[in-house]
Amino acid sequence: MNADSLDGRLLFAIPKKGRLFDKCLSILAGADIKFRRHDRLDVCLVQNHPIALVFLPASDIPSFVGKGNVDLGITGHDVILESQMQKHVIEELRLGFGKCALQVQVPEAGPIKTVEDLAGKRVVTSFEVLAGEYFGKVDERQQLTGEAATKIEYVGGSVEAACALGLADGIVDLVESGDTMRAAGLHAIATVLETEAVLIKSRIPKHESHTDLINLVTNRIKGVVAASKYAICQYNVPREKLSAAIAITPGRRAPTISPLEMGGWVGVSSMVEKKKVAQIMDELVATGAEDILVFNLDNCRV
Ligand SMILES: Nc1ncnc2c1ncn2[C@@H]1O[C@H](COP(=O)(O)OP(=O)(O)OP(=O)(O)O)[C@@H](O)[C@H]1O
Ligand SMILES: O=P(O)(O)OC[C@H]1O[C@H](OP(=O)(O)OP(=O)(O)O)[C@H](O)[C@@H]1O
Repeated sequence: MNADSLDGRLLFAIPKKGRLFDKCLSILAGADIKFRRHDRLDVCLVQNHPIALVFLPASDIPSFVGKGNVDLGITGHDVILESQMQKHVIEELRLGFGKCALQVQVPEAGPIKTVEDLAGKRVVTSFEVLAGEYFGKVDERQQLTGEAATKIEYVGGSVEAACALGLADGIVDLVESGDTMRAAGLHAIATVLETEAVLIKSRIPKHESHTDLINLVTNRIKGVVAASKYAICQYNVPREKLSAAIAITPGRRAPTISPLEMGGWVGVSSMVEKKKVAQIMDELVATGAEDILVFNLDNCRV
């Protein structure tokens, strides 16, 4: 592939590896963005749209998009702030995956119990900007300046080993399940930031003519994300219990209600949040609903 073959194409940056990679591939498949990636090639042409995918480290994507070299991208909210690109990119859509928290962690058995205890000591992190801003404020409150201020040191990976190696008194790192933190004998004493993957676009688009394509891709991805959050709940209920049942399943707009051949009963179909499905089914049964079915959505536009 040469540079000419990218001419006029919308450039869409995807994390090339790591925690966000697989989920991004599912999103692209759900949005019917078709491509074949050749081994070791980090740029590939989309077969059914004038788009090229650019596979980049997640941490580089905010600056590529922010500087307008790439039109759209998927990355973590955390890395946008860490690369100080929040003023240069528009966070168009939260994607509902890559959810974790950037937390201050210290040895569980050690004497440090609060961030104030840690202030003025050594903190190791891959997020030196965010950790620096956070401890800057702690230091200010504690009136620690110059030599007495907290020392933030950057490492590129295996941050959780820093305390055991004697390099740090505390760390700032991402926590999802907490398994990595606990395995290293650490516990969290404060949260710097909650994060998830986001779809971002440039504030300075390269080609105005890409606006329609950006909107098309964004709307398709919105549909895929909504489909992963919602399910369809269908049930039958005696007509006199209908208002109580509708209060449990109000739907996004309104439930669809159809009369049953069996007198006095209606069928109800409604969108429900997946994470609430079990509770909703319990409440429907208690209201007198029967034949409750829940279906996953493959895709939707809401
Ligand atoms: N445990 C996790 N759970 C959920 N999301 C995570 C987790 N770890 C990282 N992320 C998200 O994924 C983004 C990329 O992190 P990841 O560890 O996959 O980086 P990477 O591209 O493999 O880089 P490197 O390994 O070089 O640090 C993070 O900025 C964060 O938004
Ligand atoms: O709370 P947990 O579920 O254990 O997840 C947290 C870990 O996930 C991330 O690292 P990752 O495993 O992606 O590898 P990395 O250290 O190479 O970035 C992060 O840096 C933590 O180490």
